[in-house]
Amino acid sequence: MMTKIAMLGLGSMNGAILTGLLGSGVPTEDVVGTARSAASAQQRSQQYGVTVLSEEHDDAANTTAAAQADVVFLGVKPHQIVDLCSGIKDALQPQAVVVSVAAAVTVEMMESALAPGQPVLRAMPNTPMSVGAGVVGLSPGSAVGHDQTEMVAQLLGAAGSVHVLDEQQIDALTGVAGSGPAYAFYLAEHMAAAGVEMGLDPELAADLAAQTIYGAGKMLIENRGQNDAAQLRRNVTSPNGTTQKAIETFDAAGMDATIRAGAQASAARAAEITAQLRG
Ligand SMILES: NC(=O)c1ccc[n+]([C@@H]2O[C@H](COP(=O)([O-])OP(=O)(O)OC[C@H]3O[C@@H](n4cnc5c(N)ncnc54)[C@H](OP(=O)(O)O)[C@@H]3O)[C@@H](O)[C@H]2O)c1
Ligand code: PRO
Repeated sequence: MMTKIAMLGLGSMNGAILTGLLGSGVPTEDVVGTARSAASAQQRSQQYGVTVLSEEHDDAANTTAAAQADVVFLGVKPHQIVDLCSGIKDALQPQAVVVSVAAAVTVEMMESALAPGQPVLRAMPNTPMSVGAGVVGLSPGSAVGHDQTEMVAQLLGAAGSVHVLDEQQIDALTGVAGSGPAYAFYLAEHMAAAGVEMGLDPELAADLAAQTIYGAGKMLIENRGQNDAAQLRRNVTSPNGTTQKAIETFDAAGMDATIRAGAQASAARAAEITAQLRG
């Protein structure tokens, strides 16, 4: 039996997951999405080739999509998740697994808004799911079965590496991996800008930055268990050569501590939003 999937809120993150799922062979007929505006629903439907219902068009869009599904991904903003859970509560099949991808929204917040016993997973994915190279943390709720967690892990595993972990660790995973692609894109932006400042054509500079970060990422993956990031960096750094000058410049500016502080600030912001949502 094919798994029927609902994606409530088909924006950047659920869209990235959907791209990964479709790329791994999930049939378009098995997915129904929702969006708030009719225009967005139409655009997303054309983009992905799946049915997308809009709330603007039909108040029952989310309940209609949720009622048919074995797995329901919630991809709206954190402050909307609990209301969305309350709205779909009575429409869900009792064994449907509700998977929220929202930062900061706890399992307990979702379980309180859903029927007792509804299986829940709190996920923290990242957008490279769209190219089959994502990361996703999964924290099981109190009523989700091991087989159900495995089923969702397998579904998502086709688009990235899945890590089942205690909910206490999910903000840390957010700081490293959920927000992490933005750090790499930020690096790419400024590597390319430096190239342009040194006289390179902007398109060439962007290509050089993208391919360099892609290649470095591929090396990190292919060297796992043999050479770690620090060793791979040393391998590029000839004594008294060009790279040494660049790394010394980064160190002098405190970039190592800045990167750690940035990732920690992301995690701290998730905890802060959780506290705000608790009121
Ligand atoms: N972006 C990331 O890298 C990332 C990574 C990990 C987790 N997340 C989490 O993913 C969630 C969504 O973030 P995003 O970046 O994907 O935001 P987004 O691009 O703004 O997507 C939100 C989507 O929700 C839709 N929506 C709003 N209200 C709705 C409703 N009542 N019913 C159905 N759909 C509704 C919006 O529709 P319209 O298009 O019509 O407005 C939009 O398609 C957040 O909770 C965030 O914490 C994001
Ligand atoms: N994007 C979401 C945010 O910035 C959650 C992790 C990545 O809040």
